[in-house]
Amino acid sequence: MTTSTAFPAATRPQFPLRLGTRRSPLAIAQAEEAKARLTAAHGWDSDAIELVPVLASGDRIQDRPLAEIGGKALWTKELDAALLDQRIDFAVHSMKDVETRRPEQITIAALLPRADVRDVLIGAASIRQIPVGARVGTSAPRRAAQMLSLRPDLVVVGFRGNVATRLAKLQVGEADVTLLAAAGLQRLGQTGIGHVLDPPDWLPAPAQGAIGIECRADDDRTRTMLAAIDDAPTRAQIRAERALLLALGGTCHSPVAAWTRQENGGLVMDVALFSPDGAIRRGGSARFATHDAAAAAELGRRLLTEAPRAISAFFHGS
Ligand SMILES: NCc1[nH]cc(CCC(=O)O)c1CC(=O)O
Repeated sequence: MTTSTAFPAATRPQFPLRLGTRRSPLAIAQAEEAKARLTAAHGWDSDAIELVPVLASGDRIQDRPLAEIGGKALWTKELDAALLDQRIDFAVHSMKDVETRRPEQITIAALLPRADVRDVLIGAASIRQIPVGARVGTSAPRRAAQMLSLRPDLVVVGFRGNVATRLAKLQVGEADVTLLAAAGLQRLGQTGIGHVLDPPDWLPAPAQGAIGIECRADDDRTRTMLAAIDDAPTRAQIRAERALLLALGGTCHSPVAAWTRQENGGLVMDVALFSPDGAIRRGGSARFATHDAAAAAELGRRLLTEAPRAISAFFHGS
């Protein structure tokens, strides 16, 4: 049986705690990582936390580009409802897929230590070595625009589905190359494939590689339990990157890239905004104190103010 001495009896959690997750293999791997960190931090047995798979609309609708489905919260809506209905106690998310504006009743209570933030190129050894005119399979506006900004000769083809589906599509020749997050591949144990693309030449998505755990804002017991595994450096980076996105009015469907790292006791952030066809790129960089997320927002607003219409039309700013 699971016992806990970390909480006074009155606030001791009710076991098993219900951890909500999407159903994709990557989501399940991330949920297992969150569960392992929580049970280790609190000295619990593995039966203290039960995974509760929830079907997200983004997973259900596979045949159309996400931007076209248009609805926001494609990855979070159903897990939010499960949280608010108390069917689960907390939910695990890829922070890259979590909208910048969240319901007031929900809080990001823990961020796991950030994994590799980089993208991986599959199908060619480097961007330069992709054959002229080749097809790039991606449905991410940031990846499409960034690739076209470097290689305007390439052709982007839509490429949705989970990691395994995309690799299978590449295998059968639906595209010549594709791009995936190194973090996702690592979590799925697929480490041997592709070539990592290093920043600043190729920039990742805001919040890429970060796993967040959310709970109800008024659930103090769960918040305390989750706070025990919160990673401060990751929180500082994600706070800055989400402040940037919020200032841009950007979403995970916007052609924006950001790379943040700790340097000399502060944060350094590189940002690039693209026109969707990649023809125009505006980059900028800022150095600021670790907790100064407002400086990241300021960088975003400055880039947007200076950007031509081909870029600014795709952001609405704040
Ligand atoms: N949009 C899907 C998605 N959301 C998070 C990841 C990877 C894991 C991460 O970035 O934390 C992926 C797959 C991918 O982009 O290759």
